[in-house]
Amino acid sequence: MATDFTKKFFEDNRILKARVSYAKRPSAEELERLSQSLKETYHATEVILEEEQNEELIGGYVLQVGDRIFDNSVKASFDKLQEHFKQEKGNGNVISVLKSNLDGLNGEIAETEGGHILRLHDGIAAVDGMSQAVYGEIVLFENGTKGLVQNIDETEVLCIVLGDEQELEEGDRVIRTGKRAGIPVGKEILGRVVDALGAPIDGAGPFREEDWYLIERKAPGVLERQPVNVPMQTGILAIDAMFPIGRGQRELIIGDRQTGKTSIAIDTIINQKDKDVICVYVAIGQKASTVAQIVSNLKKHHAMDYCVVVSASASEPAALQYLAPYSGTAIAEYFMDQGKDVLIIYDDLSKHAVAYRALSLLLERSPGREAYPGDVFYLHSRLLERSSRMDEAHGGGSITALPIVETQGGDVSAYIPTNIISITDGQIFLESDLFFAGNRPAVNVGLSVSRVGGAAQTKALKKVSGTLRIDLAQYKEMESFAQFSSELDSETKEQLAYGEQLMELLKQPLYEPKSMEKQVIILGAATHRSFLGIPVKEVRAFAEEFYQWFAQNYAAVLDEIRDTGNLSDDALEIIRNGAEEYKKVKGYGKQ
Ligand SMILES: Nc1ncnc2c1ncn2[C@@H]1O[C@H](COP(=O)(O)OP(=O)(O)OP(=O)(O)O)[C@@H](O)[C@H]1O
Repeated sequence: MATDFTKKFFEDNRILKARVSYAKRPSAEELERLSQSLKETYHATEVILEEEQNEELIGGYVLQVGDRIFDNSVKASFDKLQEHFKQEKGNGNVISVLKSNLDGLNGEIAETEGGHILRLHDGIAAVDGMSQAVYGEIVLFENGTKGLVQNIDETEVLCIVLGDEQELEEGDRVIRTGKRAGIPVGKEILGRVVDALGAPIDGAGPFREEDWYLIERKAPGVLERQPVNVPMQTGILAIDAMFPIGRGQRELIIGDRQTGKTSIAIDTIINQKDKDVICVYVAIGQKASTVAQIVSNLKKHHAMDYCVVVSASASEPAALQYLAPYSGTAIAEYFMDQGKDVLIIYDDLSKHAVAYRALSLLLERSPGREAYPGDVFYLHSRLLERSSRMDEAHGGGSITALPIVETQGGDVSAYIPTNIISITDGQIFLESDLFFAGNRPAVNVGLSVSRVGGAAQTKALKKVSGTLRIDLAQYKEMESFAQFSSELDSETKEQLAYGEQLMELLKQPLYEPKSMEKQVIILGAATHRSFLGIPVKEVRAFAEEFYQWFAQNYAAVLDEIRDTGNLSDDALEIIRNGAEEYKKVKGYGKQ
């Protein structure tokens, strides 16, 4: 029965006018079938179909009667779309490229909305015909290159080209995939070097993909987390003793260029050997040769077995440098979801911010302070918020983040450093002056802090390092004061000698991480001033020999510290007496 609504579209003699729009003309039979069904639905004697070409309706058609649109045929199956490409391009290659790319996209195509490249410049493609596209969605260009949706305007969408822009042309077809950007993951990714999209770049062939992880994921909520109270030891005495880091913490490593930032991160990775911690090192905007050097060092210290390196080097497009830390975090999340503890290094986030700034300017977003876009804080907060320690109900895994930030002239109050300082749970500030004075690692004790790691420090280490920061602060103060005076009383002299020794003991060469029990033995003796009387230059070698001697003679104390993480008063007494005894053995008298 014809309704009132449809009646007005009839001519007097019950002729129905309808319109059919399509990109490719449906077959004559299909059109006949349509007319027939309309005739029956509207009790018409005749149906006149007006035909209209519309390029946006790839693979489907729209039927319109008056204001009424029957558009369910628009969502054509992907097979139809492939057919369309095939006919237009005249070969099947496009199909196979698309297929191989879509296989990796893990899931069905929800929409097949598509359009064309309107403009192409500096790795950005402006695309039309994608009114439903969402931020962060992957689009496919007809040669198989992927793109990432970034800006959505009324008439066009701006996408980052995740591949070689030279291979694309204006006018090329683009389709939506309905999928967010993700990377392949699997156990075999361990020991590999991959690019920001998860493709291996170490020449060792593909790895077996077991899962697909979105590179952007919402950070776990408070209720899914548990407190940070398990230590993540760096093996660096100055850090573990004074600025302990816990699993699930975010501790910033900050300093000028060439102050040993990367070295601290690499030493921490090397120290995770046999500790059942997976490490992910994300290199952003570094020279490819530097990354190769780091990988070779990790290999040399057998650390690559439990490490993944994600690299977006300086020569790669800004888009990939922008994505690399998120990809690295996705890899970390894959292992965390299996209940593992993961350490992730972002080296470094200053270069990440610069890459994002370049990208944002190309995307025509308005620049703000220092020409960074307004959402540069969100860029890093949404990244670092994903580091957490999950509770047992959620697997009990953790991600500990060590982001690195480079300062200019030691200025920690610049825009990006202050942003990241406010996001992280503390910072290790490395100072050029200390570095060049030979105090390496060049940790500035006054400006460094660890806000949550205290709860994670082992009781034994806490017991012996409690006064260390204050002792060093007093020494620093006294040192500057002592410069003006030649006559010093014996107490002041002792205080200065003690401080000098502490500074010396905190020096640590590269790739020589100290175990927790070793740190406890050395500090246990040092903070009791047991090493006084030993010339400053010799104190480090003496401490090393003393530890070896102590380990041989008092193995039970060492075992107790290692196994329980505790240090009894008796054990501390044994350490201190041991130091005095060993001093006598070596012929140093008490001062
Ligand atoms: N504890 C240390 N003992 C001796 N040398 C060190 C120590 N730490 C770092 N170095 C040396 O200092 C140099 C700079 O270190 P590194 O590359 O880690 O610094 P960075 O701050 O990361 O540099 P960049 O600004 O280039 O990223 C390296 O040659 C490294 O070997």
